[in-house]
Amino acid sequence: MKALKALNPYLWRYKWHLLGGVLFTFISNYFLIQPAPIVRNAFNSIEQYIAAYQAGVLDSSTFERQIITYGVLLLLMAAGRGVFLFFMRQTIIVMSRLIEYDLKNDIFWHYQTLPLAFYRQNNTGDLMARISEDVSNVRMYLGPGIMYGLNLVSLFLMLIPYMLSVDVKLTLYTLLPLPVLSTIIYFVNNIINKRSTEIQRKLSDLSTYVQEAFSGIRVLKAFAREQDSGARFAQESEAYRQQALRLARVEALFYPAILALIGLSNIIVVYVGGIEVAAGNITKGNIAEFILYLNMLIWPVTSLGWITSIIQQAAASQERINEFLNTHTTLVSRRHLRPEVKGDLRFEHVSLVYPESGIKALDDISFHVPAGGKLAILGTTGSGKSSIANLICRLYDPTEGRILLDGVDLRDYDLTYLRSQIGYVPQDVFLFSDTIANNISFGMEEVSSETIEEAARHADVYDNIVDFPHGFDTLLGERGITLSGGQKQRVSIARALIRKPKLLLLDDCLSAVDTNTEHRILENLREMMEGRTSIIISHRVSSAKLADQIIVLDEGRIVERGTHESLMSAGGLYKQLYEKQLQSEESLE
Ligand SMILES: Nc1ncnc2c1ncn2[C@@H]1O[C@H](COP(=O)(O)OP(=O)(O)OP(=O)(O)O)[C@@H](O)[C@H]1O
Repeated sequence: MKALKALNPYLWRYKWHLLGGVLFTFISNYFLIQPAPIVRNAFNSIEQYIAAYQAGVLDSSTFERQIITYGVLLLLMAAGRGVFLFFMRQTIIVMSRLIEYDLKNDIFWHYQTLPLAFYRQNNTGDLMARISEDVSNVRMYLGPGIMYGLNLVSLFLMLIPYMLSVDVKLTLYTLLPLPVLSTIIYFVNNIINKRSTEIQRKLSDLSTYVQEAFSGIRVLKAFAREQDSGARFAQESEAYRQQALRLARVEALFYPAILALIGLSNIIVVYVGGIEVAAGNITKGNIAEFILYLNMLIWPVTSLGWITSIIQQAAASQERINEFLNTHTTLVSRRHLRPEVKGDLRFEHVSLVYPESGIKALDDISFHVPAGGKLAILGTTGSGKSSIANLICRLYDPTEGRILLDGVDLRDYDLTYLRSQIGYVPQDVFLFSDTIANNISFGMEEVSSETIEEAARHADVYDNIVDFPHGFDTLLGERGITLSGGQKQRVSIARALIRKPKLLLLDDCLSAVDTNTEHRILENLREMMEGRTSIIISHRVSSAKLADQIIVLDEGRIVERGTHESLMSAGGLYKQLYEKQLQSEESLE
C-alpha cells in the first residue's frame, strides 16, 4: 500500500475535484436514503386508511392526496439523486482520468531520460505494460475505487445511526449477512482477477506470436514453415481458450451465489421484522423501510471486497511504476555548458565496460581529431567501433579516461545541446512511420522543402525519392518497409546532414550499398564534410580513404593508426583487411 503514496501529489493537484466529489457523494446519498422514511410513512398511512375504512370514517380524498404527495416526493428524491450522482462522477471519475493522463505523460518523459542501458535491461513489452496496463489499474483505484469507497463510508455514516435509533435488533440482523457477502466477494474477485491476468498474459503471448509471425513472414515462407507456424498458433490459442473457460466457470457460479445471499438477507429482515412488529416494537412500515436500507447497503458493502482487490492491484501496479520512476539516469550534465562548438575531439585513455553486460568494449583508446578533421575507424566486427560512437553521443560515459570536445569534457556539456551538435547516422537505421520529408527533417522545426531536398541530394537519395509516386510525401511503413536497405541508410544520412552538425558521425552507414554507390556517396559527402569534424566508422577499407587519419581497432584496442598510405606500407591488419576486401570485390565482379 505504501507505493500508492506516490499518487498523493497528484491527488493534491486535483484536490478541488476530490473535495467536490466528497460533497456530492454525501448529497446524492441523502437523496438515496430519503425515500425509505417516505415509504415507511406511506405504508403506515395505508394501515391507517384500512383502519378508518373499517371504522367507517373514511376520508378518501385526503388519503389520495397524501399518497400522491408521497409519489411526487419519491420522484423528486430520485431526480435529486440522479443529478448529484452525475456531479459525483463528473468530479471523481474526471479526476481519475486527469491523473491518468498526467501519470502517463510523466512516465513517458521519465522513460526518455533513462539511458540506453535501461532499455537493454528491460524489454519493450514491460515498458509498454507499465505505461498502459499498470496506469489503468492505478486509475481504477483513483476513480471507481475512491468513488465507491467514499460512497460506502458516507452511506454508513448517514444510515447506521438512524437505523440503530429505530431498532437495534433489526439493524443487527440487517447488517449481519453483509460482511459475509463482502468477504466472499473479496476472495472470488481475487480468483477472477488472477484468472483475468492469466488471460491477459495468454492474449499478449498470442499477439506477440502473431506479430512475429507476420513481421518475419518472408523467412517463414522461404523456409516453408507455414504448417509449423499454424500448429504453434493453435497451441497458443488453445492455452488462451482454456484460461477463458476457467474464468467463465467462476463467473457463472459467482453471480447466482451472490443473488441467493441477497435474497436470504431480505428474508431475514422480513422474518426478524415480523417478530418485532408482533412484539409491538416497530411498525410494518419499518420493515419496508429496512428492506430498502438493506438493498441500499448491499451493493456498497459488497463493493468493499471489490474495492479492496482494486486497491491491492493498484498498489502492485504503482510499485512497478515507482520502480521505473525511481530509476535515474547517471548521464546528467555537470555544468550545462552550451559553448559554440568547433569540433576538436580528443579521447584520452578511454575505456568502456558496458554496465549491463560487463563486456569491456574499449580499452585505453586515445586519439585526437582537430576541428574539421576526418577520422576513419576501422575494425572487424565486435571490435568496439560503435562503442566509440556511443561515447561521442554520450549514450554511455567512459568507465575510465575522458572525452574532450574543444577541450571541454563531454560531461560538462548540456546533454541536449551536445547531441544537437552531432549528426549521427546509426548502424541500425530506424525510420518512423511518417513521410520521407518528415523523417529527414526529424526533430527540426519549420524546414523548407528546398533544405530537405538539398540534404537528400547530399545523401545521394534524391533521385530515388522523386521516383516514388508521392515523392518526399511518400509514407514509410513500420521501420520504413517500402525502402530498400541502402535507401534507408541514405535517408538516415540525409537526416543527419540537414542539421548541419559540427560533428558528423557515420556509423557503418554505407554497409548496405555496393562499393560504387559508396564511393559516390562519399564523394557527395566530401562537400558536406568540409569544415566539419567527421568520424567515419566502417568495417570496409574503401570508406576510410577520405579520412586524414585512420585508426584500426581490434578487440577494443587501437592496433594501428596512420594514413591509408602509411598503413598500407606498414603491412599490418589494415593491409590484410584491404586485400581481403579487394579480393572479395573482384570475385563478385
Ligand atoms: N549496448 C551494449 N551493451 C552491452 N554490450 C554491448 C553493447 N553494445 C556493444 N556491446 C558489446 O561490446 C563489444 C563491441 O561492440 P561494438 O558494437 O562496439 O562493435 P563494432 O565494432 O561496432 O561491431 P560491428 O561492426 O559488428 O557493429 C561487443 O562484444 C558487443 O557485444
